[in-house]
Amino acid sequence: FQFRLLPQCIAGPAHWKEVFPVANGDRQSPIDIKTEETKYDPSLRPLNPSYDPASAKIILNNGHSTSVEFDDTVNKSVLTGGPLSGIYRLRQIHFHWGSNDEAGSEHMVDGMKYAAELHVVHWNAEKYSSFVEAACQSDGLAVMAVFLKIGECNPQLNKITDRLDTIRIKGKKALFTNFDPSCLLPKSLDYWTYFGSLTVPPLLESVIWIVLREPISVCSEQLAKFRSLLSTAEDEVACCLLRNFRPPQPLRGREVRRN
Ligand SMILES: COc1ccc(C[C@@]2(O)NC(=S)NC2=O)c(OC)c1
Ligand SMILES: [Zn+2]
Repeated sequence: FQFRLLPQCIAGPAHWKEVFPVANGDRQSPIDIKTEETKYDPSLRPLNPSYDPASAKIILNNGHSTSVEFDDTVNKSVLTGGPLSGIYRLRQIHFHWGSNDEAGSEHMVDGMKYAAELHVVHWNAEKYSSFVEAACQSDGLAVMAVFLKIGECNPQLNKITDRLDTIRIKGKKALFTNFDPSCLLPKSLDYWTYFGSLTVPPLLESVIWIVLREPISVCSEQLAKFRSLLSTAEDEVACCLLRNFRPPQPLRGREVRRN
């Protein structure tokens, strides 16, 4: 079965460069964060997430992940501070996981993978007029990554995992409001930050990554619910979304700073 007949999302990450040359770029994500090589930067400010639960709109299965989409037509839910200059508006959150609890995160820390990873996606609404425009600019997106570590069940995460059975099929969406994603952030907002990219095609190199150093907890039963999502639509042979993380990419001389 010729690769080129397969849409990229089915042909694994190893083939993406054949259709998206930027996959071999010099600011690709994720990366393996070697903590000894990170550099303390006193100019980095505290992160200041400020989210309005009324911004949450829908929960969606797009075939690659499950996401909660927010109303980003006004500055109601924003991220400021940290390495950012200006106001970045919350667009959506989504998750990455693996086929077992031993792997699933996209970023690694000293060669270690967590069970899963949450991405909180924002766009530079001060400089650009839409998410799509911002996604093509080097300072267009700011993504906060939160590691999920196997342990206690996370009651806040149940707000999402309890709804996954209503969006099992690719393309399904459901109303999802009155949700403040701050409930999924750890106590400490200490972070590492570096310049990178989206981790799924088109792999655009437009992301200021902010990786929180403290993980939140998740239990096996909750992760199992993510794996029961389907990457296929109604009229296709059912295929479970067992894993959706991209392996780490070359650092290409980039610096990883910490606050
Ligand atoms: C063009 O707009 C896009 C394209 C892909 C993604 C998904 C992803 O590649 N980006 C991150 S971050 N993780 C991912 O899996 C996206 O996420 C907001 C936005
Ligand atoms: Zn992601």
